[in-house]
Amino acid sequence: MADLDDFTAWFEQNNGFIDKEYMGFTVFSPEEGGRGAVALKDIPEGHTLFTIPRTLTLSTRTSELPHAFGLEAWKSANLHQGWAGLILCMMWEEAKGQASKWGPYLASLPSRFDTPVFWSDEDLTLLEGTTVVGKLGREDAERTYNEIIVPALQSHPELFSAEAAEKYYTLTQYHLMGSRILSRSFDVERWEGEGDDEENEAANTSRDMDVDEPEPQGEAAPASAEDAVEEEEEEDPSDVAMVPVADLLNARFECENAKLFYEEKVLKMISTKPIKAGEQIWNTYGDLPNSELLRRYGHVDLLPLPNGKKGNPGDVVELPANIVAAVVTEKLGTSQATAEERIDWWLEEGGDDVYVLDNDLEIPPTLASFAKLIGLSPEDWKKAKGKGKPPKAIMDQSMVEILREVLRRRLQQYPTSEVEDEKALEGELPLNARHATVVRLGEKRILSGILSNLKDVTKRKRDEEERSGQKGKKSRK
Ligand SMILES: C[S@@+](CC[C@H](N)C(=O)[O-])C[C@H]1O[C@@H](n2cnc3c(N)ncnc32)[C@H](O)[C@@H]1O
Repeated sequence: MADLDDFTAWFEQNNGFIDKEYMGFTVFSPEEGGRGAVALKDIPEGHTLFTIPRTLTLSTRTSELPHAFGLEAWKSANLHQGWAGLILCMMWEEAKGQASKWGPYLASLPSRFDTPVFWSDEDLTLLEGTTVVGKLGREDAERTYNEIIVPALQSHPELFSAEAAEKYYTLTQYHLMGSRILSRSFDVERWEGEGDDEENEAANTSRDMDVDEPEPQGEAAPASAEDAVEEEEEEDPSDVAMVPVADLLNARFECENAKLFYEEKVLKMISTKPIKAGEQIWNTYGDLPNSELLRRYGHVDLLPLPNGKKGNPGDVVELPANIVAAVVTEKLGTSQATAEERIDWWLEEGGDDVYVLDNDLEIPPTLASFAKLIGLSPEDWKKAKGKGKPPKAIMDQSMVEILREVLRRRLQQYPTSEVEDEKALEGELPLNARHATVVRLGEKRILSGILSNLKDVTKRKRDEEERSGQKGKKSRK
């Protein structure tokens, strides 16, 4: 790992600690994450693998740029919001080269990504039907670059020279730094009691890998994906930090065997399970679905599933409420105006406009409830409104028919079928096409799995009815 030698030497010279007796860095196959960490001997649970001084993390708190720029000016330039400030810090540090405190670290970071934000328009069509394309944020990033970064560069020529601008402060570099943050940053909260001074208030959000404060025994339960989502909403932008060495760990669905914990002065990567010599040391990225893994990290998880196929058990598919409303209005003849009035009420009451279906293959009760609401008779609609409560849905034949049509329509949003995707994956495919096909297929399997469960419900009901009909006949004899 010659390319990491300079970096790890720098890390150790700056008071970072790596337990080289127990772990080393290596290059795994691309499917296993490429560069990553490996156990050199059996590692017991609770073992500290490496320690990072907080001062070695790179954030808007630790870079000198916000001070050099002027903290008031930093805020007025809106660099304290979003990722713009951290991206500018990373560009500035990289422009300083080896004169930067983080020079060898920045030089070790990847300069190309397989994430869809860098895909051609042609490749992006392969993700049609998935929600990845709508979440890329390319235009938002471009707007932030033009409206925040460019004026900031122009306002401080003494910090950002014209020659450096062409190489280090371009839109391409902005996207690159954004992708580095998205795929490698940690959420490093201040230590309780740390000053809440002005420079601590600069920056934005990421939320990728978790940092936990050790429980008294030095262990903590891994944060769940739901925790991650909740925390994301409350995240302090200046907590977003690049954490050298910790960001060399790969992750795979439910394989986590090490996790980052924080202390007052240092962050510690600690094994959360025994790890056998030769095994990969895995962190967690929150056991995300493949759509999110691809969008944020540029890879997908493919694990053996109980049905003998391969996929990501954490996959999900998003179902927009407008498909449900369209099917109900068509099937039950509800007018457009009526449907719109009820949708507005539903949203005002805090109902969802997108339903997330997962590998449990269950219809979320709120989805059925929403379908029922759109199809209510005027009297029942009045009652529901009066009570301030959406109706409870019963899985009767009409509801099953509606839901089946909803799922069929959602499936039609993908340009290819499940069978075609499965076939395509048996052959050779370029990387982006392979990744897109895996994402599409995972989503379609959820939709078709729920569809066939609904068929079962209908069949079971019919069988039951037939059986009770026959019983009735027998008893009349
Ligand atoms: C936090 S970094 C981990 C270190 C990274 N392998 C490196 O070489 O710097 C995250 C990146 O590692 C890769 N990666 C992590 N886990 C992976 C996995 N299970 N399969 C494939 N690639 C993975 C992806 O490229 C991802 O963007």
